[in-house]
Amino acid sequence: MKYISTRGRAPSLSFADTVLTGLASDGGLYVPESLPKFSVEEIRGMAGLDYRELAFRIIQPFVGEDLSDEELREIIQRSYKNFRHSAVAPLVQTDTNEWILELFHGPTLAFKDFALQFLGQLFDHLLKKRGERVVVMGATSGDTGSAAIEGCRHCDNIDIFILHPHNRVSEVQRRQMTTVLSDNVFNIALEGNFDDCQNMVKASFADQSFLPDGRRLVAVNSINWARIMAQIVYYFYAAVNLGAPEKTVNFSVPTGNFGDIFAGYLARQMGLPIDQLVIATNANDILHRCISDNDHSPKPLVHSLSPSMDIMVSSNFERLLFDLYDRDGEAVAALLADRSAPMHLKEGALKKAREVFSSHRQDDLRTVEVIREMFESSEYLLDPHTAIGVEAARRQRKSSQQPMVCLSTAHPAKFPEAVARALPTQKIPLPTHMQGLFEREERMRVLPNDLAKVHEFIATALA
Ligand SMILES: Cc1ncc(COP(=O)(O)O)c(C=O)c1O
Ligand SMILES: N[C@@H](CCOP(=O)(O)O)C(=O)O
Repeated sequence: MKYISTRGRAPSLSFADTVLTGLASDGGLYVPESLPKFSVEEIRGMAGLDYRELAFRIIQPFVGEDLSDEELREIIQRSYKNFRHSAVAPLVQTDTNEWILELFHGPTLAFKDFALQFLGQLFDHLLKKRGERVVVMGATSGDTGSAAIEGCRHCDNIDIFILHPHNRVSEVQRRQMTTVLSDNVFNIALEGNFDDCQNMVKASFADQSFLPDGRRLVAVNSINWARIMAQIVYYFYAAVNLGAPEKTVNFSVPTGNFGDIFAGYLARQMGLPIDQLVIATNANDILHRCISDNDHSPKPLVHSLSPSMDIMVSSNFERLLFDLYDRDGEAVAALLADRSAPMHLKEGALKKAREVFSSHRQDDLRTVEVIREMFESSEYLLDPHTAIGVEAARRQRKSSQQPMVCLSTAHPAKFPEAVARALPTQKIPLPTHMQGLFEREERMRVLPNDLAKVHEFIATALA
């Protein structure tokens, strides 16, 4: 399997080289040259499979010859062994044909663990084989950071630097990152927002001269193809457990960097019967405006009760654009030449997007109400991101006959501030492995929003 850039000018790469690269050299993102497709019969054969076996079937065709089947199975086994639920991704019914897919049973309580536990194991395997030590650099609005640190901290061949927006993540999220005191883990609290962190990471990939000789950057954000690939699995898992391929299943996805919902789009392209994918956004609504009004113009980022989705420049939208523009890299490059400028999709592209995507924007006030209403009606406690997805599903669903799956992207214990606004007396204890989080020592460096200062910090830490 070969991987090509969404901007059409970078060399194509093997799976392993794609995983150990960040952005393509032309600034684009890597995607598979062609997607594996599963027949109705093959999808029928997925019913009842254990999550890990299903993961093997979905991921194997993307890997090509870079891993033997045995190596891949082992990586998958290790990736999901620390999940606290035997189903790995359990489904909970909350209404007629409405389901929550709980993606927060991994070590850091967010859906990011699905891909980042896998990526950590994959890095470890590939780097040991090559005898190479790399520098991982990532940006986080709160969840990717801790999941990446958890996935990479035991890797001998990695130093990891995570940038988060200073004072813009929840206290639990910050502590999950900053209380990991391993020698190869470095947390930077940037005086800026998530987009500043992400821009800095992308700029660093473009010019890596600040690194010591022989070291290179590797990405843990969803610009890394393997992140998206691992997330395709749970769409298949949920759908076959709800009757696919005989039944069509729909999904509502709280969206920021467009990685998670893009994995759902790919599952559909690979043969899964999905009719509707609902993009659920908070007040940072560029994706909602794009789908509903063809208005993809950046606005200043606002701080919301769902901080992990406080994102305006949505990286993976580029991968969708590549498809919507018939895989024409030059057209994508022209469209994204200036990401601070308003963008309007050509009519055919917008029409194609609307065939599958619908969208909803939700403000904090309603998010708090949804958390309260759901708890009062079903005694089910939603985190603020999932609450946006649930409301989006209810407002946008086209068919009440087809199952609608709302992806629950984080555990409510990560966002006690938001939950307290909805349910002031409700206690949400942290799972046992996180007890004592508030008493642990923290280590992080606060840095100005200045690329040179960040590079200086990284170079000194590596020296
Ligand atoms: C809890 C939570 N929900 C939803 C999202 C949005 O996911 P994506 O960026 O893949 O669209 C994120 C982070 O990105 C998140 O951390
Ligand atoms: N919400 C994310 C933002 C980074 O997104 P990614 O999927 O590209 O890593 C976070 O929690 O950090």
